[in-house]
Amino acid sequence: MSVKPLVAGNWKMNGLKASVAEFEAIAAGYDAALKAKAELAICPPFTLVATLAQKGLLPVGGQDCHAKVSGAHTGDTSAEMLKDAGATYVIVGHSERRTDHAETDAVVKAKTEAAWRAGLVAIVCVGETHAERTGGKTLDVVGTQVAGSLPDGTTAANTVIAYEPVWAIGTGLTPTAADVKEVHNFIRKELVKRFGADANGIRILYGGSVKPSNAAELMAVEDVNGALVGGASLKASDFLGIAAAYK
Ligand SMILES: O=C(CO)COP(=O)(O)O
Repeated sequence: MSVKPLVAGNWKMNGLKASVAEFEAIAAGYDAALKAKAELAICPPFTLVATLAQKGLLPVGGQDCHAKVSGAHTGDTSAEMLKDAGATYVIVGHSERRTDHAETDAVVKAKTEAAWRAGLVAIVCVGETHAERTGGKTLDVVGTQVAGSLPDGTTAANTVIAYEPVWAIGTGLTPTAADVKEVHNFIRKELVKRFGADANGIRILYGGSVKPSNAAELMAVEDVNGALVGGASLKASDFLGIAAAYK
């Protein structure tokens, strides 16, 4: 099954009005040759979602959403609000939210359902900590997260998985290609077991210290269908340098 890869930028809590120019520079580099091979998307902070989406240049996503449609939840943003602002995607279950906001798999699952309800594609993040990796628990942890975070009805059209080892995020460290392959193959098997052969079409992104210098090697790994990029998505030249792995 041929799967069009997705290279998504997660700007995290970075980006002011001045960053619109960076987004436009990314879009300018998203030429026909690249478009034919891969999809690019940017997930800016909430404050920029509508501004970037209105440009109509690239798909835009949120970085989190509340599970409910609306209500008394000060500071939160619903999937419906993101959709209304023009978003296509929403990241859910990023490790920075699982850790900083104590988000459990059940919460991530409810947010994934909220994304679908609003007509958004959920980018569901999973990944082990350093202690879990050195303790030999990586596949157990990732398997539990995949099982608990994905609702019944997960398809290639409504969901993207992002494997992001927590210890590789923002550290400059990456797993070996063999380690990435082991986890991505494992996730693929779990998806097919639960959702059937169509799950071969679900994109499984790798995230964690992806840079122009390591993108080609990581993107060539079996069952790696793109990247979720943090720091290197803030500069158009770096982000396009990563996407060039698909040119
Ligand atoms: O967390 C990430 C993307 O969601 C990865 O961040 P870095 O690319 O900065 O390591």
